[in-house]
Amino acid sequence: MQAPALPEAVRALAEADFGGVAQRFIDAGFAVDLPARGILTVKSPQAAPRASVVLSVGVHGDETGPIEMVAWVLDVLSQAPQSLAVDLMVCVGNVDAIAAGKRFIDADLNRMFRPVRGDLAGMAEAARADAMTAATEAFFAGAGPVRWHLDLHTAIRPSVYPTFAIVPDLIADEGKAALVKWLGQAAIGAIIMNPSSAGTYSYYSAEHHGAAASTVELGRVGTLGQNDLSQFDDVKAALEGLLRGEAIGPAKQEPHVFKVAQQIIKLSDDFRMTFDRSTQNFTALGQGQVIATDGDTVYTVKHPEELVVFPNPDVRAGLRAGLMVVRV
Ligand SMILES: O=C(O)CCC(=O)N[C@@H](CCC(=O)O)C(=O)O
Ligand SMILES: [Zn+2]
Repeated sequence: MQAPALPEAVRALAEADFGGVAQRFIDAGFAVDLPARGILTVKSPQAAPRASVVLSVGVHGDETGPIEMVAWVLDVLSQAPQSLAVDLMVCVGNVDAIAAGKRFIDADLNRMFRPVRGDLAGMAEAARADAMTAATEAFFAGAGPVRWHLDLHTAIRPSVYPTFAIVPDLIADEGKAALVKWLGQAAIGAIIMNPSSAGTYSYYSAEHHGAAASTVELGRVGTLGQNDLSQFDDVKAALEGLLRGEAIGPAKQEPHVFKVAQQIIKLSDDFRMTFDRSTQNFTALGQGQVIATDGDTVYTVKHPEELVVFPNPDVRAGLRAGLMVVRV
């Protein structure tokens, strides 16, 4: 049976085609640029400083729900272009992986936003990370102090909290407070404060551009055009409010707050995790329980309770195979 045709706005964004949207902002007098494939910037011609917002989707090619959501948000916004109250950069991350319906082509793009890439350096995604980094740097150069980056993803596994955010812990207090408030307005179920980079895009924006940045997980991977976006109505509304310059509203629900207790790094191909593939994100483990073994290295739970997030033994050696978090 043939798959149903994708709505035009979704097809266009998934294929990094900004044609109609860009033209509507140009017609309304905005400064529009396409600094690299899949990247659109829309800035006000006025000199008065506005907030600068980066919205990224599809950094992993099979994480399609956020592509659909942002396609609709952009479509509606571009029909009333004057309602855009921020300078905006939209980035469709791994365009080739989206077309292939895969997480990545050669290697995980969301581990390449760091200067030392080791054996990831020669991969297809390294050039893409360079292009995204250059565009992000140019976008934030000369921007005012209010800087945001929301990198929208979906999780591989089911999760106790179907929506959750990973927030770099180095964000300055004011930006962090605004971001956490926005995550509450968006009804995000949990926030993980993360003190160290795994080479992710959001951590890069926080660390190098002072952005209030976060990876935001919205449900699970799915087929483009077949995601149930109604689960994320609050996120969509909060996103629209942010782009229209509205004050951040009250929390729809207060997110549970966690912090990273330990990163589980896969050291070699001998790495074995003690969970099966049905383990949900935020499953609790007790002190002393073995998380994983890797040759002579044994990862165990150090606190009375730690919860496992993103367990994935299939990553390349040298990369993060999971996070252990504790309640704050
Ligand atoms: O479900 C999974 O195992 C992965 C989902 C995902 O892509 N998560 C991001 C989180 C990035 C961060 O830590 O800020 C990733 O692993 O790249
Ligand atoms: Zn992802």
